[in-house]
Amino acid sequence: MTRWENYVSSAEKIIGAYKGSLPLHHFLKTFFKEHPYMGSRDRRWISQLVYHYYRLGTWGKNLPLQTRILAGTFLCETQPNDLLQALQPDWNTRMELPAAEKAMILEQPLSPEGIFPFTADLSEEVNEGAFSYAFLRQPRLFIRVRNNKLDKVLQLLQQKNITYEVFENKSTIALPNGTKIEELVPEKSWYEVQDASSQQTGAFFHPARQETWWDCCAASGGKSILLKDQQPDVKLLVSDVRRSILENLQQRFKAAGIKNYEARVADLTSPDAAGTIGRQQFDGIILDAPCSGSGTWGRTPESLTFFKHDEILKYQQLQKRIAHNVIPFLKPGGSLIYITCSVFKQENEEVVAFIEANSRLRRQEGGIIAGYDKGADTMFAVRFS
Ligand SMILES: C[S@@+](CC[C@H](N)C(=O)[O-])C[C@H]1O[C@@H](n2cnc3c(N)ncnc32)[C@H](O)[C@@H]1O
Repeated sequence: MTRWENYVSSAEKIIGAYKGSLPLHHFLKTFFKEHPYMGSRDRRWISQLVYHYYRLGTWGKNLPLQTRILAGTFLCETQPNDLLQALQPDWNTRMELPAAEKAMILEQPLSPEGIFPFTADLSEEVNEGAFSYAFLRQPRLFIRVRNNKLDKVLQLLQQKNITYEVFENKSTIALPNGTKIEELVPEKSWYEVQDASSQQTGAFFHPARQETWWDCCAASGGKSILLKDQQPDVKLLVSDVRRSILENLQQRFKAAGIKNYEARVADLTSPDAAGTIGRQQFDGIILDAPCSGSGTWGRTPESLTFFKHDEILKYQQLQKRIAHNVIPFLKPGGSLIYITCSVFKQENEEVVAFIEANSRLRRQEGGIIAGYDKGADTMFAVRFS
């Protein structure tokens, strides 16, 4: 067997064994640990073959596995490469064709629902074609520059010849995926790794000085740091159901130089939430809800194959319960920012309708934050008051 045939055979083995119960990158890590004779170049090729295969979603389901693996590379790459040159040289001369034309060479027309099997569930504002076809490209890495360090960060990137794009806001920088930013910019307080769409949710916060805010599903604090950067003297409470993630938050806040905040472990589905949070009321509540994450699946394309449709409803029920339990903590006239990284209307518009039907809150601004046009995640953020 040639080296290239070996790569495809390893990819076949992995795809045959992988059942989606843990993230693909963990599965690959374990696989390579068990096959220590594979060098870093082998690992890179094999991982890429597997990822490209999952990027196709349900497209070409009836093709033989080997053909589909090669088709993944054919459709997802735009430049000729040595593997296709060895195994499918006729395709390799046509790498620059649009994906839809490449798909026709295989007699398998490309369609949004072929790649993303849940197009019927998409939020209205999502462009189903642009969103689905974006799965064929690996998303980019984004950082948010802090503390006026744009020039310093750019200087370090230029020194290492890293290609980058600075967005109009002068704080979002797009980088090639896999950039080792922590090695390039050792000063952690100069930037946060945060997806471009996640950064954009901050446009709906509008915090004023001395206000009291609660980031009620804070995880490791991405939105809280965004809030504190906008208004450092906001009084902040962070909570999450997971103690371990709040420990990560504490470390991240320390690195970011954020000191004044309170942290609590709280399960917000429990009627007891008030017992943990107390009687206080907030000017602003950020509810960055647990969700399907479907707006981020470009980074975990295996979800296109393994996500179960009935999970959407489970997330919606969880989101409604949490929203119902946190709304009483909002001061009259205060702002609730409801956020998901989902593209499903059940988790977005339907939860907005639920909040409006069950409280005095009314949607003020926001909606889908599309990421598919810039190699970013797609999110949903709405401010109620
Ligand atoms: C989308 S993540 C939040 C991301 C975070 N805001 C950020 O920007 O990094 C949702 C969080 O909700 C938390 N969560 C899930 N169920 C919860 C519950 N019942 N009560 C409180 N938090 C919950 C999860 O542990 C998870 O960390």
